[in-house]
Amino acid sequence: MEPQYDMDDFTKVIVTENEIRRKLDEIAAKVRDDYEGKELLLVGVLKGAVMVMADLARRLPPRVQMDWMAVSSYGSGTKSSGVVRILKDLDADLTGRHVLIVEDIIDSGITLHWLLGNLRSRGAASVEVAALLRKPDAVQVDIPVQYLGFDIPNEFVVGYGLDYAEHYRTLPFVAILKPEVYGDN
Ligand SMILES: O=P(O)(O)OC[C@H]1O[C@H](OP(=O)(O)OP(=O)(O)O)[C@H](O)[C@@H]1O
Ligand code: HPA
Ligand SMILES: [Mg+2]
Repeated sequence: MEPQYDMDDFTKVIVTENEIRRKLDEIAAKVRDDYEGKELLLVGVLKGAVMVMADLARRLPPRVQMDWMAVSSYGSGTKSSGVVRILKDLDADLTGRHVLIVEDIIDSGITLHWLLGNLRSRGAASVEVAALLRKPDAVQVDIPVQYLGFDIPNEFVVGYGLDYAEHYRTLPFVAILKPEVYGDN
């Protein structure tokens, strides 16, 4: 199939499709080990985590369960508003469950900090975090990340679930968008 994107839209590819695939193999092996004999509930954070959730979950035994939460702090811009809102809550009751939050990116850390507090108050047996990307130079709140993919530079990135104004989520890689594509939002 022909690529459906134009490489001219990006200044740089930060993480390639192959690097993502290999990293998810590694992370999944650790998760399988760590949760052997336990029932695991993956909690994906909509919408950015859809790709990493789908690809990580398929590397785990089929008894793993998936649930979804939608929270938003970015709206359509490139900066966190600092205010986290629940747009869709979980269906599952977390009491006694082993929960692994699956995220695409830790930027300021505000979303995950809030989410960890929220989910930990629901009586889960354990709550851990798997995140594909982290921006160490942007983090305002430190997040305990059990499974981390890549530390990346403090630039606005798109692809593999990450959007700019809902676009570019479908790219198979993570890239820096050219500033002229989004202006100075
Ligand atoms: O560490 P932070 O600064 O809080 O940023 C990380 C969060 O921001 C993005 O979500 P967004 O609110 O853009 O919603 P989306 O997943 O639907 O794009 C991303 O998917 C993370 O959930
Ligand atoms: O760099 C980013 N790109 C897209 N969405 C995001 N949400 C937090 N950080 C980012
Ligand atoms: Mg977003």
